[in-house]
Amino acid sequence: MLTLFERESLDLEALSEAQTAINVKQLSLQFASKQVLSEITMRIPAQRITALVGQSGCGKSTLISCFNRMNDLYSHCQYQGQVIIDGRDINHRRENVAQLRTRVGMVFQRPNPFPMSIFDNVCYGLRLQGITLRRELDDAVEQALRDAALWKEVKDRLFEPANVLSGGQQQRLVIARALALKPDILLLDEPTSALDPLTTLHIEELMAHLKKRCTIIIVTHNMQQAARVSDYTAFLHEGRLIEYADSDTLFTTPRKKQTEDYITGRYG
Ligand SMILES: Nc1ncnc2c1ncn2[C@@H]1O[C@H](COP(=O)(O)OP(=O)(O)OP(=O)(O)O)[C@@H](O)[C@H]1O
Repeated sequence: MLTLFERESLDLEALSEAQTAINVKQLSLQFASKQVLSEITMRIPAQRITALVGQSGCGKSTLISCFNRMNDLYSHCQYQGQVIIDGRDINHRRENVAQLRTRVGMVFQRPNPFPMSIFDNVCYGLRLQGITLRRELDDAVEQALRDAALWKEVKDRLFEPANVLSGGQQQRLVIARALALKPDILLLDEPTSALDPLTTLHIEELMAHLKKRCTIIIVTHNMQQAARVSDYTAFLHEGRLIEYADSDTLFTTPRKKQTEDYITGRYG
């Protein structure tokens, strides 16, 4: 277990471009007249796990949704500032948002398999990309299910409906669906909050393996989980980034009183 979650700390203030997966600059966001994010500036390291923590309603889900422009779905949403991925500001009006979302995958709190077979769920995005060769799809489905640590459990029933799977299996299926597109970045919005402790551990171990290949950003209310699995943690309060540091430091010697109060459960 210890080696699985082993950490190698980078200096967040001095990350090079190559070490940075997402460079957030002065990002602010409003839903209609409600200010939800205010001037967030942070560099999210590549191939690491970064946790976002903070009280309910502080803007965690809204912030990760800025990383694949999911907030565009709301016409009353407006944002300012930059989110730079691969050297480009994804907020630029000419950004190809469909392509962006294949590079930046997202998994939500409640597993949301599509009403179709396990196989069709995993290759859904690939088919949208125009991949139709059966052999290619077979290989990609097997690989994604192996990567999501689900292959052994489902290999003999790939054509059964996805909703026969347990909650934890469905969540790994949804992760497999995202992984089939080989994303560079995976956004996980409270991925284990609906799961039992053993299944949660399964998903946490999976994250530790996946970070060798992609950058992971996880929203969680579970401080033990953030401390256990993430390399870096950002604490938000009322849409502002209060403290951002490597997780060992943030959870043992936070610099701000507000952070300390939150992580020790004095509020929130
Ligand atoms: N589509 C929307 N339209 C209007 N307001 C929204 C929308 N989405 C979120 N909000 C508001 O933005 C604020 C931040 O919400 P967000 O879901 O990002 O918080 P959160 O920190 O993820 O909360 P939780 O931990 O409860 O999931 C809240 O006040 C919420 O009501």
